[in-house]
Amino acid sequence: MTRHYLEEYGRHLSRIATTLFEAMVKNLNLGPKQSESSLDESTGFIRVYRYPSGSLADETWGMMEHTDSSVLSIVNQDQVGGLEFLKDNEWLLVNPISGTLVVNIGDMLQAISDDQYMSVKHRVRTNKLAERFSICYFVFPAKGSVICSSKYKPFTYTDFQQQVQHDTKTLGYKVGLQRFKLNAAV
Ligand SMILES: O=C(O)CCC(=O)C(=O)O
Ligand SMILES: [Fe+2]
Repeated sequence: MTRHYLEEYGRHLSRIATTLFEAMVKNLNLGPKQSESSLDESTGFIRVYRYPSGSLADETWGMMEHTDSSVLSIVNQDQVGGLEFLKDNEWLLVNPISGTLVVNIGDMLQAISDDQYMSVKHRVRTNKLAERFSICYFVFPAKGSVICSSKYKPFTYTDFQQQVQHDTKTLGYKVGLQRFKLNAAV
């Protein structure tokens, strides 16, 4: 039963993500090489989260601050709330609005767009009284497709992911796009 719903959910979210992506790319006037990189619906995955409530909520984050590595991420959160994003060094709450999806720009879209769209830092605060559920959809570039831009060295999503895994293992955190910046100091 659940599988059936998740499959259908995935189909709808793929359609929404592709429509949004195409509209955003069209708006950017990218060169032919850049517009070759695209999202691949077959990479889309869905995560269902349950963030427990309780006293621990005082001390722990449901999810620590991060940017998503995806092209786009689409969050369907319940009414409990707790998703926050960083804007001008200030953490702002994404107010839950029933029937509304939250769209996050991921690192891949930031690179594809030459930093015109920035991947947003976000985190999840747990709630002391209520558990929170969210269903998150993430979509990535086609396997092997090279992301070319004027700000970053050409790289594939696999290169990116390997670098993230390496940094997480050796440094304990994700460095992210900075690693691929042209003339980067890192
Ligand atoms: O649960 C949420 O609202 C966000 C989860 C998230 O940021 C992620 O999985 O990358
Ligand atoms: Fe995220």
